[in-house]
Amino acid sequence: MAKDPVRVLVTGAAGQIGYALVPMIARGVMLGPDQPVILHMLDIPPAAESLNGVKMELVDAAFPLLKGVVATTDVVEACTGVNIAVMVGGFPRKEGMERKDVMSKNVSIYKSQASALEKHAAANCKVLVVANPANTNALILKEFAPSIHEKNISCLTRLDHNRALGQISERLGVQVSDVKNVIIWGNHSSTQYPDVNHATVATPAGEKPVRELVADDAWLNGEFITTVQQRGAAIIKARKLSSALSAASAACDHIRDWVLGTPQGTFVSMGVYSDGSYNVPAGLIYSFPVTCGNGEWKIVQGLAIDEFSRKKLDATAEELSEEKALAYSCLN
Ligand SMILES: NC(=O)C1=CN([C@@H]2O[C@H](COP(=O)(O)OP(=O)(O)OC[C@H]3O[C@@H](n4cnc5c(N)ncnc54)[C@H](O)[C@@H]3O)[C@@H](O)[C@H]2O)C=CC1
Ligand SMILES: O=C([O-])CC(=O)C(=O)O
Repeated sequence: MAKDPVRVLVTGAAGQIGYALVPMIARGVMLGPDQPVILHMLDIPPAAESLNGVKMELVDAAFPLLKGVVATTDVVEACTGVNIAVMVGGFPRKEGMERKDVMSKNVSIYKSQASALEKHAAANCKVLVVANPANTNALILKEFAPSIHEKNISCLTRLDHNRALGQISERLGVQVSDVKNVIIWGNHSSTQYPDVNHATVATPAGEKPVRELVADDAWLNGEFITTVQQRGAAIIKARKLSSALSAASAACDHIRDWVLGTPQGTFVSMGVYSDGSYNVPAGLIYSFPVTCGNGEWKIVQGLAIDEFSRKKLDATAEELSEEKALAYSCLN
């Protein structure tokens, strides 16, 4: 029997990530090739005409899985009945700006959209915040939507995770699909800590640690980390626009693994509400290694953290605490 359609909200759908993301969702990349979807697309009035153009293209693409499209500038209409909310709408970083610069523009958006989701989304709606500052926007959304369970609010660090996999695969000349279990700890910002200490590569001789195969700790503890941390800025420099197709693809990976589960023995990175695991302060949205099953994520426990890593976990937590304080000061 055909499955009932799932309603997926994309905010900022007329923007560049939105334009890359909605066809992926309509093709089944996010929820699977047998899962019909109804797309809810929200943008602001100045983008209404462009949003309508995206809707026209979705009709023209004749996607078999796409059972309906709601394109609106009304946040209540957009949020009504949605099962999944991908929050891309916001003010993006421009060349030369730090993510902090875009904070005040975005926290007020996330405060008001939190209330709309809380009142109108389907029960158990899963929320993914993509818009920067992603962790702190997600935290604001959580604080102003107290009836949405904290387990259902997350932010995107899967792009950073995928970037780390990509760097390792390029360096070793192996397929990216053979590399797994990198970790992004902390903030989706330049303080994030891309950690390869638990990462492995599938080789004909079995799984081998990335550190052993790379055999260059100076690179792994130096250039590799800064390349992943700075990749967003490098893309902005090259394209004069921030990452879009890779961000859209990562958003699909994030939701797909959350809903359908991670493969046995594989973990991924998600920005989630800290419960104090790994001595990360509770009450921050922080990127952790997680496994997913039955529609729920779980932080991977018991990984050894060496002294080098500890400092990096703490530094990015510190930045998130500062961002949290700054966000609250913007709300006043
Ligand atoms: N977490 C991550 O890995 C990544 C996050 N980003 C962030 O994603 C966000 C979107 O990036 P782009 O699509 O490139 O930006 P964009 O500027 O092309 O699109 C943003 C869209 O949001 C809309 N918008 C603005 N305020 C809104 C509101 N209150 N409600 C609904 N829609 C609203 C705009 O009209 C625009 O159409 C930015 O904040 C960017 O920094 C970008 C790449 C990766
Ligand atoms: O760097 C930015 O502002 C866009 C972004 O989040 C990324 O590409 O990781």
